[in-house]
Amino acid sequence: MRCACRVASHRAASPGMLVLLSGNGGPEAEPGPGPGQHRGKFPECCQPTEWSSASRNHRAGVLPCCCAVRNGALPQRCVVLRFLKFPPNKKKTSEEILQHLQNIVDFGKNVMKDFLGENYVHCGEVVQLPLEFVKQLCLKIQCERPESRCDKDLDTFSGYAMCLPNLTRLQTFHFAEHRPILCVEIKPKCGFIPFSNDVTHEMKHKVCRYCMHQHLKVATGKWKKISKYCPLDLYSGNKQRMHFALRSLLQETQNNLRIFKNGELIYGCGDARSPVADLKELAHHLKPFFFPSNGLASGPHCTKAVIRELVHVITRVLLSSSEKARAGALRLGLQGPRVCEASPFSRSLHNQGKNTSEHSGLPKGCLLYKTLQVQMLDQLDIEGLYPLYKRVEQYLEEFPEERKTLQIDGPYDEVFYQKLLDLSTEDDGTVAFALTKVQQYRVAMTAKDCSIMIALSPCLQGTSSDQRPVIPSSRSRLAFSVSVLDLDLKPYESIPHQYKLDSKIVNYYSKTVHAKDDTVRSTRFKEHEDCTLVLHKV
Ligand SMILES: O=P(O)(O)O[C@@H]1[C@@H](OP(=O)(O)O)[C@H](OP(=O)(O)O)[C@H](O)[C@H](OP(=O)(O)O)[C@H]1OP(=O)(O)O
Ligand SMILES: Nc1ncnc2c1ncn2[C@@H]1O[C@H](COP(=O)(O)OP(=O)(O)OP(=O)(O)O)[C@@H](O)[C@H]1O
Repeated sequence: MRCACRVASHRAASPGMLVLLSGNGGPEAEPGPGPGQHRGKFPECCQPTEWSSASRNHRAGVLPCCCAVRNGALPQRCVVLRFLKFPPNKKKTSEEILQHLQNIVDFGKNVMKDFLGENYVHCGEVVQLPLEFVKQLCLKIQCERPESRCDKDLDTFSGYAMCLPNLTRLQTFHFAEHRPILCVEIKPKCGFIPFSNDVTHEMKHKVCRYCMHQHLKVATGKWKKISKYCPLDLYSGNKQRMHFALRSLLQETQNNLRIFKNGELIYGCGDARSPVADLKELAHHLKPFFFPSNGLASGPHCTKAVIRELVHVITRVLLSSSEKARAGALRLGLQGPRVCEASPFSRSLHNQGKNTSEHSGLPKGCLLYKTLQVQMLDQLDIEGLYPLYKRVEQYLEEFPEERKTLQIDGPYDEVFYQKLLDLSTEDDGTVAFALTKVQQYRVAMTAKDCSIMIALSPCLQGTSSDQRPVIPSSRSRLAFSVSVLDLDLKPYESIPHQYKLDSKIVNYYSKTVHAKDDTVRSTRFKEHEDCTLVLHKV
């Protein structure tokens, strides 16, 4: 339990977001005036009473609402509101909140759009809401917020929020559609093993952070079971490994997989730990999308076939590149091992004496490739980064007024972006070098914690004119869109927490799991010795 408390105290130190989803439609945010101040006004017709909450369908901290407001004669448009959340003792002024939200939008526009691609990133805009509306909305949803997330209060004072498209919908089409829509949300986490020479724990060169962290998470009660999912399998580009990774996510979703149908959560964890359905129920939901007999067939074979189809479709979508997708601004070669020793898939191949390093590689235009590139901006690992963070800290202690010039809290503009492109790892002892590495690390950490939304919808018969990507499935062609969410730059202040957590994860894994493995190995060895002795005697 100790770790959970510490994580909670770290989390309490940084602001979070509270997300309100509009299910069937919502108000259009009018773009506001002025450069850098993309503020829209929320339409007055939008009444809080018209937002009906369905938070049981969402994970902790996410409170979806359905707003039935229509915007004049325009077709409905799905929007999502994100509000800042703060620990009760860390209230901010309206100006600070506006600035914070604007920074999030700017970071998306000036950094992440370039790194990940125009099509995948939806930055949204800052909107101003009537205070009465926000207060009533907050009252309405408060009782449905999961207890575990109530350490922070929703900002009801500033009236500012972020307005984003509802990414559980197809992003290739602007208005709400009436075809069924399936959306798979994946939080893939870090897809590479650190290659930095600053890494002191040998284990970190063999086992990925996600797989090691699983053991600590189960020990501290965050999750009940160790997942077989390994991010390196998903990021491998090898279809077999990707299928295994996706099947593992379906078996043990934790906070890494959620499935929505028409914007409503049908699979994955609704709150901290309880899944909303089992695989059989999921297959039932999926049949109209994937199974030819449209709900007539049943039984375990049907469940397996439908799930297999889902896994294949998601793999194809993840490997697809949008037409406009370029390779991205970063060119970081994948270094270090391509296989994590803890992945059950790799272990089983290894035990069968097969080559575990088979690696098809990801196509350069696909979102997984680009996300991995951004994650690899963490070139030094937290162990190499921490001393550089301390260098910046020391400088700031001496010259606190320099915090602004160093752009620690923004603005995340072109200058900030350009500095991120300096990939040299030659430390010249300057604060400038340390700062670049610190900022790159924060961006990398953001990419390690973001989620991918894949929306799928059956194409209408004979609608080949649709200007959108499609993927064939057993039942019909599926139009799809891929987006990234939760691209808020990780705070500078979280670096000491990262440093401590890293060592805690590795130490726990080394002491418990690896020690157990050693015991198993040495028992096997002893058995082998015993056997030899017996043979000797004979
Ligand atoms: O450190 P990690 O890898 O556990 O990631 C945290 C996530 O836990 P996870 O491992 O995905 O279960 C954690 O996820 P949950 O909120 O526990 O679902 C948060 O995303 C956290 O970010 P922040 O501090 O809220 O900005 C994440 O913290 P950051 O390290 O990204 O700041
Ligand atoms: N634009 C969007 N469209 C649809 N769903 C969204 C959107 N933004 C967020 N969500 C849903 O809300 C969830 C949480 O959003 P997000 O990760 O941005 O919040 P957070 O800042 O991490 O909040 P928390 O403090 O709860 O961790 C996502 O996992 C996703 O299911």
